[in-house]
Amino acid sequence: MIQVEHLTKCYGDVTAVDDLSFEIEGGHVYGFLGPNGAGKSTTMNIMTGCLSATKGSVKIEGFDIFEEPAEAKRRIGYLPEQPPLYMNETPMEYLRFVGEAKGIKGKELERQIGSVLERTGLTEVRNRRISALSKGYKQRVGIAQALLGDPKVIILDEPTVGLDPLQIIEIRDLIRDLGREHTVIFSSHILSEVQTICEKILIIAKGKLIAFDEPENLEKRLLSPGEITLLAEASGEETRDILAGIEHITDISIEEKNEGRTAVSLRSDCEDIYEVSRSLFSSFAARDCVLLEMNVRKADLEEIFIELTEKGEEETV
Ligand SMILES: Nc1ncnc2c1ncn2[C@@H]1O[C@H](COP(=O)(O)OP(=O)(O)OP(=O)(O)O)[C@@H](O)[C@H]1O
Repeated sequence: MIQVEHLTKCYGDVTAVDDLSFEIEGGHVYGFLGPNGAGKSTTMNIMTGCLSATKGSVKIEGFDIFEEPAEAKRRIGYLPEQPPLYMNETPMEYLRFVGEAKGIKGKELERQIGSVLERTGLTEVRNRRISALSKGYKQRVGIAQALLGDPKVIILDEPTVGLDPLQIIEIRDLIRDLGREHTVIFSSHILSEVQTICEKILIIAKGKLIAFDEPENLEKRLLSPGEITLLAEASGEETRDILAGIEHITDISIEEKNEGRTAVSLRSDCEDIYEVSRSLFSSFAARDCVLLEMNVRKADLEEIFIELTEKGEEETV
């Protein structure tokens, strides 16, 4: 549905987007994640035809955004980071203006306006001035205009920035709803946000794509090597002896404690970290040594994000 190939954008000496390539299939919600300044807005502005590229191409359903902009743009609804809302207008007036600019006319325009007002929960406030609406409702107006023309792809740049927690939940629910009928790509620098809504996550840092996967797979990436810490009722020597018989463990650190206890911290490169914890339990039990504590630490997505983006940044230095 969307093909981005070798996309590069330089602002003078700054390479904001650096040889970025990825492909997006239809019918999912994609999260576009990256720290501040990673190049998210630049990429989105290019994908939506609002900005030129230094190199590379973007195709929307086969239409090149630079060579056939009208066809490509017809298939995209875009909410930029700062949507150009006309504060003195009502949502109704504003949507009519945007709809006409998109070439929708007459009864069809009225039908579509009614439909997008309904879908974005704006029907009741449709005749109020936009300036009098809350930030969350203003954002809905921005999303409503993106929906006009019924584009297959909806691109939203940081749609929850500046909203209060309740408004954030409402906008996330709306994004999830939109994902049923459209392909939605939305950017964020908040990992938990994309984690809860997206089927797939693209992570960029310093303009480079550093990960593109399902949230669960990204999590799995850092499950190995996993880390296990334990406290056993066993001497240091006994502990060493027991650990020597267990496979897939590395980086063992052993510390003898009071009362004949030993603390261990180890890592494992085993794909299933629980296989190792099972062996530990049974091996200590077989030697009549009680395991007082055992903690299996798996990385969460937050850590993956930090690790990947830091690594990505190091690599580009
Ligand atoms: N018009 C511009 N002129 C010069 N440099 C720019 C311009 N726009 C963006 N940049 C630079 O390009 C890089 C990428 O910026 P971009 O806004 O695309 O990142 P972002 O991931 O959207 O960040 P944020 O989350 O802070 O909006 C940054 O280093 C930024 O300073």
